[in-house]
Amino acid sequence: MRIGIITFPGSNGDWDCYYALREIPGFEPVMIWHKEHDLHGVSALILPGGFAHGDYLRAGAIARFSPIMHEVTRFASEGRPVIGICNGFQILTEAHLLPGALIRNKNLLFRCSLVHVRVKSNRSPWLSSLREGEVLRLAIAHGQGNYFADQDTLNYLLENDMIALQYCGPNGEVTPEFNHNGSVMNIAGITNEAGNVLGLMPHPERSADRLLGSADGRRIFMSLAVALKEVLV
Ligand SMILES: NC(=O)CC[C@H](N)C(=O)O
Repeated sequence: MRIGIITFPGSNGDWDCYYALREIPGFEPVMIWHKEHDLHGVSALILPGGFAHGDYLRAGAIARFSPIMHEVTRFASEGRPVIGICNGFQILTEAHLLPGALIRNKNLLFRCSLVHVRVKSNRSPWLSSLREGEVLRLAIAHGQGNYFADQDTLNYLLENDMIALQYCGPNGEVTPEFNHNGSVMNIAGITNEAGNVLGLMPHPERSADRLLGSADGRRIFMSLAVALKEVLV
């Protein structure tokens, strides 16, 4: 099964995704340049992390106009799985495929560490093998990961079970102490209303091997593998 990884000018997580996906049984990663219009028959799409166009104007603000975004939008509207990791999440919000915005971290520091996140909703195919309430340990590395949504948007997220992941402590405590960037409600990841599009600031591909300090990220890619097989049989 082909999984597409889109490279923008300034992506730096694309090859990390490639190596993580190669370890998932049945997955064949396919690199796609942002100027292409062909998705090469992939079953799912990854918008990886990095600094597309140097984060100029705002992270993701230029990348949302890349030619491939026409195809990403169509693919997402067909209900097919799309994940935006870190800069990919920023691009998906700028493209309005996900609500809200990612602004400068509250303390203005670039945050780079292993953190805990709690699964609040597992509705997405990317999280469907995880239990709600489960705690994962994943890497973060960002300066603009402060998720902001106004009260109406927050209500919309809550009413439709679109909050996927929240920063938490090792025992799943969702408290201000473990909010690494100032995100509303400790939000680390959200889905669209249908659940097929997931955006998250942590990097599953950089936490997909015990040598990296955690293999929990691999479970996100394995969830997708299981979900896609269920669709195919
Ligand atoms: N690793 C990433 O994708 C994060 C970079 C991102 N553009 C930022 O907020 O700093």
